[in-house]
Amino acid sequence: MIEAKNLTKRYGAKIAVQDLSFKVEPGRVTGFLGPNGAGKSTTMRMLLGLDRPTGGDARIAGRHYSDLPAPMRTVGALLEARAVHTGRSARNHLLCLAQTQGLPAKRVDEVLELVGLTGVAGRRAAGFSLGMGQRLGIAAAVLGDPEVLILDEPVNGLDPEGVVWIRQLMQRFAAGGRTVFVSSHLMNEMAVTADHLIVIGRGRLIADCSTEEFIERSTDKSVVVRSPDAERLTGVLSGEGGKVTADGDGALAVENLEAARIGELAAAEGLVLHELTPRRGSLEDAFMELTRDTVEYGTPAAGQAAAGQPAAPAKEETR
Ligand SMILES: Nc1ncnc2c1ncn2[C@@H]1O[C@H](COP(=O)(O)OP(=O)(O)OP(=O)(O)O)[C@@H](O)[C@H]1O
Repeated sequence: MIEAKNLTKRYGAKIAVQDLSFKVEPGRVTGFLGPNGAGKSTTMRMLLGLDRPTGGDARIAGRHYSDLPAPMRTVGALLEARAVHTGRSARNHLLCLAQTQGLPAKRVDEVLELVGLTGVAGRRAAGFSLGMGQRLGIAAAVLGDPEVLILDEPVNGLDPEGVVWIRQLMQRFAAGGRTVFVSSHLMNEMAVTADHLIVIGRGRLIADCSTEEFIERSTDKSVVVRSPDAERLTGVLSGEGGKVTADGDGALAVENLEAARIGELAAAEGLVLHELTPRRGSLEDAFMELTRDTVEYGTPAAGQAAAGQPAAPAKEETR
């Protein structure tokens, strides 16, 4: 439904997007990830005909955005958190948009209800909080009941209830066979929202795979084991090919053996286990690992964290 082919964008000497090719398939939520300045917004803007590619091609539903007969019915978009600078009420703002596309006024009331703004529909949109503005932006995006949703940082400014709401909205859209392409810096949120990921760094493709595979590929898997007889257990597990290291506080971290196998081996030897916990890396770990060399605007602390050393927890970007 969305296709980028050798997409390239230069701003003078700066190459924002370089020879980028990917497809975003319907029926799943596809996350679009990359460090600051990686080229995500530029790519989305080119898909939506707001920036002209220097080279390559960007298509939605097989056409360039400008060739879509009824753009709002095909693709809904929310680009970057931005207040709506209008003296109009939320309802009138949406009514104007609806009129330009020949959509019925009834649809405006439906989307106001959907985004939870019915109660403030008569208030001036310019006075809305960031979160309310985001909801209004999402209302505009879904106004035409589009087949494709393109959302740039949609959870910015939303409170926890709003974050869950937008997640469920995207997942409902995808489950109905539509295409959802969403950028975010909130890794925990992406990990539970996106089925598939497209990851870029310095304008180039780094990964195009399922979220599962992305994490598996770039993080170590281990099992935390506790036993009152850790020494004997270490011998047994090492003998079966496990790589056993002390994990602090008397626990063992075991690599190369699945939790079930560890349990079976312990049982066969009559060894008591107090804990058997599979542990795998997070999407954030995988992202840091894979994009480490492409971070343009990094800090020393973030660099250390990426290299697996302790650092102050990085603040997740909310622009
Ligand atoms: N209009 C412009 N003129 C010059 N350079 C630009 C322009 N727009 C973007 N860039 C540059 O292109 C690169 C990609 O920017 P872009 O905003 O697409 O990245 P991003 O991945 O969306 O970043 P972020 O995560 O910070 O939003 C950056 O280095 C940026 O400074």
